[in-house]
Amino acid sequence: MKIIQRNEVTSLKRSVDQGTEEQRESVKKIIQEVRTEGNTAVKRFTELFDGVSLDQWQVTEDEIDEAYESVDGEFVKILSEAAANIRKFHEKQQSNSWFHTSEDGSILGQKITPVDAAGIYVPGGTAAYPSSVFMNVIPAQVAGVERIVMVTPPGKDGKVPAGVLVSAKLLGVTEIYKVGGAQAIAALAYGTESLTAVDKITGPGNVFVALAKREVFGDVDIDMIAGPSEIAVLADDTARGEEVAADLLSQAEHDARSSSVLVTTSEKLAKDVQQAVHNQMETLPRYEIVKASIEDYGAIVICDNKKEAISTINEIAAEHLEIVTENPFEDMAKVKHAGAIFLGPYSSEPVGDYFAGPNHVLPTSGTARFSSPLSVDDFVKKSSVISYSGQALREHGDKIAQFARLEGLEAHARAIETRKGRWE
Ligand SMILES: NC(=O)c1ccc[n+]([C@@H]2O[C@H](COP(=O)([O-])OP(=O)(O)OC[C@H]3O[C@@H](n4cnc5c(N)ncnc54)[C@H](O)[C@@H]3O)[C@@H](O)[C@H]2O)c1
Ligand SMILES: N[C@H](CO)Cc1c[nH]c[nH+]1
Ligand SMILES: [Zn+2]
Repeated sequence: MKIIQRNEVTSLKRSVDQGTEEQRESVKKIIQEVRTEGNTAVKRFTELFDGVSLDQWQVTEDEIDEAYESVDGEFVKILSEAAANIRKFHEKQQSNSWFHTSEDGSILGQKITPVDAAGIYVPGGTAAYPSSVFMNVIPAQVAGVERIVMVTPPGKDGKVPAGVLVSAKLLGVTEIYKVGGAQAIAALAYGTESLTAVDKITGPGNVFVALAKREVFGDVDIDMIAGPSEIAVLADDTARGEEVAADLLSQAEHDARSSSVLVTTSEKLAKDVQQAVHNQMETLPRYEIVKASIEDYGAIVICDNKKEAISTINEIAAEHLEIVTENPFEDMAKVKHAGAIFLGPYSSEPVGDYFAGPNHVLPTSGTARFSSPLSVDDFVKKSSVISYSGQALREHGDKIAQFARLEGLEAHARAIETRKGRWE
């Protein structure tokens, strides 16, 4: 893991992945073909990209039950406890419709309504993500979404990993399709003979999933374009090198393009972490991914003082930020940009990935500068409510008509004035 200077940090910054020209063209073609051919195209692309031929791509009740029977009872208990924590956290995010009555009897307000149908993408590929089922489905349920559809790529055996199906069963999700990549996003956005289109698509995925979400945005809503996982650790002499290294590696193992950065004022910690990262990664099962990630996107930044370190952290605007310093809360107050902030020596990043409660679908690639974690808000929309009283129109009608004429919109003015008889 390379040690770099403060002025080299710019080289670590990444913009949202736009894919290659070839990938963008391929995604457009997949979407177009799923739109026009429906199930036939879904089947063809699943054969091509996932190497499996499926006649029935909706998961059956028997498959869900079989998955449930196959997993250890202890695992189900852990999943249930994690789900309860995640639900409790997201329930705190609920917002209510509100209405305000003025003295003239007018009522103004905001009505909150869940989307009718949400499509949840659960990544497959190189790992199984039961935790992503929870992180996407639970906020949708808390928001009150009536129809929740899950899509996830099939494995080479044509099956969905048992943990993913068990998580879905624990939450009561029954509409699940074995389809991944851009074809899954197209099916959710435009529907096929067997899958009715949804209104909102959420969930992380690889570059094909990300490009497809960008492409269908506007016809449906999406949550965000989530890039490869990232972690930044702000640490001082009070941190233990072994622990910081382990946390950096936890995100490096997601993807060869994941990034892991330590920002510190301590040269000793920098050297300890550098050594520990190299020792620990040798024994990791996903060694090849971790090695590529650490070599290409891993770095230790040594800063002269705390102020410089925090400004570096703000510049990186990481998906996950750990603060392992003498006064983590004090330092957090100065942090402006981070998707999720983990404070103190016991808040190791995986605590948030699986169990604590906050969402693990977070802004990446510096987008924490302007966006937020996936939440209940993503599954609701707001309608403005206006109930004007006669008294209010009497008082303000002329001003509204004048405003309309100022814009040259006579029909607007007359719509107001046609009620003049009522207010005179
Ligand atoms: N941010 C988060 O919360 C979070 C959580 C879990 C995973 N992730 C990320 O999600 C990503 C998962 O990626 P993945 O690839 O393992 O699984 P994935 O499910 O995103 O992608 C697999 C699909 O990609 C499609 N595909 C593969 N090669 C293709 C090609 N050449 N052309 C067109 N389509 C192709 C296939 O149809 C396959 O079904 C990782 O980057 C991981 O870090 C993020
Ligand atoms: N760290 C990932 C988000 O960047 C989420 C995840 C799922 N499973 C394990 N980790
Ligand atoms: Zn993770």
